[in-house]
Amino acid sequence: SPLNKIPGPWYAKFTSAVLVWNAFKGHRTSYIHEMHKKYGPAVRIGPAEVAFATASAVKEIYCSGGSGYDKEEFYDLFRIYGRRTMFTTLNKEDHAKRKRIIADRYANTNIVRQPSIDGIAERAAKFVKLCAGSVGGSLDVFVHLHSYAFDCVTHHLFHPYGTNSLQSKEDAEVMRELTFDDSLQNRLVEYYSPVLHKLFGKILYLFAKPRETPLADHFVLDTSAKKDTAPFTLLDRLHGRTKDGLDQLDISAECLDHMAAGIDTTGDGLCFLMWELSQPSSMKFQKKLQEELLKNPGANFDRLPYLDAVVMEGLRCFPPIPMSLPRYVPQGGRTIDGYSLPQKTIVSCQPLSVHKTDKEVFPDPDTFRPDRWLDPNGDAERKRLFFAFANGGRGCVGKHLALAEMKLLLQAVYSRFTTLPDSRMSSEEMEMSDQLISSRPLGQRCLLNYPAIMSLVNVRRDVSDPFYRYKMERIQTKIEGKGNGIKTVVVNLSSVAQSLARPGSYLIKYFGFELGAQTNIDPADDRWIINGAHEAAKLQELLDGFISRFVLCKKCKNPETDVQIKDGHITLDCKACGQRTDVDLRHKLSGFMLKNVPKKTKKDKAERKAARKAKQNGKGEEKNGNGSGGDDNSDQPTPTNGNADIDIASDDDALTRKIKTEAQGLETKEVDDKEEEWAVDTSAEAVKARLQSLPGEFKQKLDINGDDDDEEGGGNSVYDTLGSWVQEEAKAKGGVSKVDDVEIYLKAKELGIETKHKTLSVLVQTIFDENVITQIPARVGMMKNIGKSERHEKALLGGTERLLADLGEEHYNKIVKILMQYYDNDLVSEETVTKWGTKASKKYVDLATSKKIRKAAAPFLQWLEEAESEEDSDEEEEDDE
Ligand code: HEM
Repeated sequence: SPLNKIPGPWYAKFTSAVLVWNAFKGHRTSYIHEMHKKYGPAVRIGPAEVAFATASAVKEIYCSGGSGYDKEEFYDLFRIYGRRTMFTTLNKEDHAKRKRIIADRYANTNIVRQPSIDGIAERAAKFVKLCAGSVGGSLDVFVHLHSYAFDCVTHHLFHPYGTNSLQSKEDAEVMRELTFDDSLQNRLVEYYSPVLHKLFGKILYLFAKPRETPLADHFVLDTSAKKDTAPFTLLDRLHGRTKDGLDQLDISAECLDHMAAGIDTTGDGLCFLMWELSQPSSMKFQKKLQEELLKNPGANFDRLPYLDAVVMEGLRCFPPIPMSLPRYVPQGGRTIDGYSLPQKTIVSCQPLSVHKTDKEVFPDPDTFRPDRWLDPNGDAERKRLFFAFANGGRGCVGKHLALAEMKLLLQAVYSRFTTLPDSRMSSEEMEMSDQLISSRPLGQRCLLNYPAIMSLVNVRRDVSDPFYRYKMERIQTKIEGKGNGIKTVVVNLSSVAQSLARPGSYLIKYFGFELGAQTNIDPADDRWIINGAHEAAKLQELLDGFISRFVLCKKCKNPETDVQIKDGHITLDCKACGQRTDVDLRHKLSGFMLKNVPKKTKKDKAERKAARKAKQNGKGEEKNGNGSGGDDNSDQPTPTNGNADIDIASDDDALTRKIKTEAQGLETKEVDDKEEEWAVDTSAEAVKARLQSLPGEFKQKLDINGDDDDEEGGGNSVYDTLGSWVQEEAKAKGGVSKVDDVEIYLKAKELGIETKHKTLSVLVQTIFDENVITQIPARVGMMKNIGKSERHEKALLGGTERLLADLGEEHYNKIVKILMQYYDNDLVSEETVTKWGTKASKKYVDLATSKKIRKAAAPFLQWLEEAESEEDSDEEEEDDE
């Protein structure tokens, strides 16, 4: 036989017995892989069967002529209701006919379309809920990831009739029936000896169960008869193509096949990957993934390079279909990797071996190392050897769906949790156990712990803005002890307290009072304890109450407040708006706080800023007859006394009003506020005209800046691209305010300029228009995310000059309010803005315009200067005391 030239164990020339024996034991894949290790990338595994593990063999067997060689009868085992589906068709022609009907439902464009992708995201959110509920204990992700995959695939096949097995026991039963199926041996007998199977099927039943899935059959037969599923579903397409000769049974069979194909593959793939990520040796990768996710909250799952690398490496190391995909050498025979093979030889490649044999492409192949996918060198070779979804015309049609499911789930989980293996798990349980085509963990369970929930949450959880700047760690707890001695350790209380700028003792006491439980208040070892068992989710809820009572400013709801305790009163001193508001003394914690006043430390810069604002505010309020304000109802808008001046400026805070009043006293005739003009010209033509004039403007100005911007890299064209993109989006969406922050940020990221100072300069000119003053607050979070340095501040101010120059001289007076907002929101520091104010420059606009804008800014700059010197003298007095 020409096969004699192919390396392999001696017995393979005569018998397949060893191969079959290993298949029965669920070790076929690892057996063949061992053979590859021993004999190389081409190995004879039976008298007429050869396995390969090279890219060239993959290309020949699976891609030649489009869809490669014909499938072998092994696939008969997957026939459903006596029908052949796309997967089980053996020859090219039948396959192509079916694929033409189906393929477009699995195209990426269909998967990422809203109703389809939303369904997946919804299910990922449900999975996360289960993780959150299991904090302090463990979650069997083997089961729940299969439920997730089941619910996702049925959503894609049948929406709105998809399953909800993550929450419904009844649906979960259907998943279990398929996932815990144990029919491997029975089906192997059917494959290797159909006659024996026919004759002794009943006796065999006693030793090896056949595949019986009545619940799944019932569900699919019922559901696939529905004619009103969503347009993106597979079922909708199949019903629309009955003219191609599909009857109801064909439709049901195709649906059941895809359902089965979509559960174990994605479920097991995710399960092996999460297990690996949870190992101590992989913690660094998990951390890196978390960092990427936390840095890019809400990012499109397809634009996260590290997430992509993690998924690729997961599928490389643990391909859910790891075993050989058998094909027949076509008529006339073929030559593969230099070996000539007669027709009808069974040839195959198995993903596991294709991924782990070539050490040049995948050095250290058995090691999980996602970073290898980030190296541009060898990228093409790695992709050529990536075989998890097979290749060619008969490769996985569900690939985009599977990747979307995997990425969305990992994104949802690892932006919230750290996962660790549960101590009850042994590594043997996670060994690969072959099923008929896929492979699952031997123990059929995978317990993971979620003790360290790393993700940050918004301090105000009612704010969903991903760029909200005030974040804290989610509360983590650990239950210890038993019976009467059971207690809850709040693992990260110090960190949370620090984020809220409150002593840890306040938080733990608050929990104690709310739960009626004993606590410790000054643990030397940072072990903050509450007696009894309390779930982290419950404490998180209680924490919301603490934040609202003892942290948030009652007026502006900003959490940057200081606690002032004096004469039996507790006030919150807001650094953001300057308001002082009283804390409710009736809460027990107030009593505790009065008795435990922390020692006073010297004011930091932020405090000084707040104090300055508070002082100015106080004066302003007095003048307006508003009193001190700040009782519990003061989160309502502060009522005005009807003064016409104030009414006009009703969108101002007290400080701005004060500056404006003072500004009127200065020589600022030409910068008179004309309130009505602050909301001028929103007409479509005006906006359009302005927008259209901008790209050239960027170019011209950015060219001037060539000198100090060289190191920014990327060239000016990328900034133009960003500017033009914002304009186009604004045009398409009917206004620049409709262009979402996250989208803008992602676009900048895509262009590689999301942290560059020039980006700020371009954005100011595109995301703002005549309504800049009202537009700033909504964009603060995103602008801050881009970066904070003197260069960023200067670019922001420069961009603003250009914006005003572009708007026209009548808009220059807006600079006072603009600067006030930048300053209030820490977008510019007093040093930078003062420096900016003292020297006109022709860097961004011509010198005359630059001077005029600075002149218009004079009231703000003067206020800053005066307030600074007042503040200094106050500090001195305080220190003297
Ligand atoms: C990580 C998840 C997945 C992996 C690794 C995977 C892998 C594969 C592989 C290796 C094949 C080729 C099998 C062979 O030639 O014998 C295949 C085929 C197929 N897969 Fe997937 N799959 C995954 C998810 C899915 C999903 C979610 C669906 C559908 C909902 C799906 C539907 C199919 C179908 C219908 C075929 C047959 C394609 C054909 O013959 O043209 N797969 N898959």
